[in-house]
Amino acid sequence: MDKFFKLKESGTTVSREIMAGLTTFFAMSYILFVNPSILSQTGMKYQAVFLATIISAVIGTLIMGLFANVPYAQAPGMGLNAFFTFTVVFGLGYSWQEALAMVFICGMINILITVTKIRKLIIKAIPESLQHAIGGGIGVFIAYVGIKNAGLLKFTSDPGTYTVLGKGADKGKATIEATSSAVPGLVNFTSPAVLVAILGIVITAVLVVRNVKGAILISIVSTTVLAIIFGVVDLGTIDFKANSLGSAMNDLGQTFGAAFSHKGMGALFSDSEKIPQVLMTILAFSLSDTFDTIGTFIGTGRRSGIFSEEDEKSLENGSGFSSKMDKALFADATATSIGAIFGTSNTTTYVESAAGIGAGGRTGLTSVVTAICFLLSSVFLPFISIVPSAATAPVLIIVGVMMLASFKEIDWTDLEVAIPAFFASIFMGIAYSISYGIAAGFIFFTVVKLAKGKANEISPVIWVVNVLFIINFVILAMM
Ligand SMILES: Nc1nc2[nH]cnc2c(=O)[nH]1
Repeated sequence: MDKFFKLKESGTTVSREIMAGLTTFFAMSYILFVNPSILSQTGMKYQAVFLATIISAVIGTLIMGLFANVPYAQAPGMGLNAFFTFTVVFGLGYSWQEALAMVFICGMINILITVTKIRKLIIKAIPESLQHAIGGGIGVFIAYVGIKNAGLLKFTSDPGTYTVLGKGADKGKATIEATSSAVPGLVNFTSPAVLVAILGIVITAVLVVRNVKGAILISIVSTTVLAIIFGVVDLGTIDFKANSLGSAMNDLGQTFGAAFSHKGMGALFSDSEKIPQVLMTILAFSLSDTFDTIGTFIGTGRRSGIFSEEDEKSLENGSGFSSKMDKALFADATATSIGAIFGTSNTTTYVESAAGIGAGGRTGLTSVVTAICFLLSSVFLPFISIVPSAATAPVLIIVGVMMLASFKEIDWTDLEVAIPAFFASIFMGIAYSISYGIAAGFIFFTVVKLAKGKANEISPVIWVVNVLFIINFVILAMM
């Protein structure tokens, strides 16, 4: 084991890796419930998406651990599952089978741009200050996810400034998209779940400040115990029958391979008038997926030393899979198409992996542990559902804070640096999108360089990415 995962060389131990793997799993286990509830609104069966989510997470995370030997976990991403449901299916009117076919193609494009080194080229073209900004920005993003999951925020929307998306408005179950006048605010601390989350933040902060070994996992477990004591989690409602594996397997027949059916790939390219829009939608999927992954690796890998300087050099100069980053990018690229075959939107490297990395995870053994947990969750789902978001949200907030350290590398007094850095970091969190944060960072990098008469500092790759993102924004606005 030590030899295979290079534990000693990476300065870690089996027990630390196991703790880290469990931590990452608990930090991202919410996706097991949230992904099916979002995608099933399109007509896909809940249990089918549930199994597809587990299968794609297990396969993607195992490839990451066994092939790339890095402590990252994969699962269907939260940004693109919403894009799949609310934009592609509800907004543009594609069937979920067609949307799955687009996700499959996006996965193949991911593999293509990875093996042809285009993704490496993009990473190399990102200026250093923007790389640090993206790193800190991922911290803002993950802390914001934590703050939202902890229930600390409410959003108030004025009458008439929202759109009802999806079905179930009559049952009060529709998704509401509020426009810019939705104002965020702090909730009143009346809900027991919020109070437990706040206690969880205090526990996590105390444990990490005191350098307690296993702080993050201890925090999740102790906050879960508090949640049970405060009645946030009701052990009496654990339903062992409702989540049986047998019925889920049956339902998987609905989504497995649907991307290639006549309702999927067949329908997608049957109408030649629709093809430009289909291609643009695939581009939107691909841009988001690619930059999300790049941001996650840069943001979490640099500071923790998972991708060392040597590794980066070999990424720049080596060929084939000579560096860890090469292998990790490939592992990420393969998972999306696999997920689409089983029935889920884009599978991506999770920013929550930072929680396990924060707990000391340094090698692929962490990922293997996370993958095993995902596998077991198909049987033990009722037990996993005991851990409430009030117990995992504090971890995301504190890990986000840890990641802000990258900001110290940025010269915030120099506006030429600070303006693009702001968009690639703070704006990334506020817009709740890693890839659009990076897009805005690139665009404003170009604006300030042009304004300073330094067009020669803008690489051709940045120009191409700018143009693709602008086309993407314009087309999405017109759709
Ligand atoms: N990187 C990343 N992490 C996530 N965690 C939850 N959703 C996402 C996502 O879309 N991207």
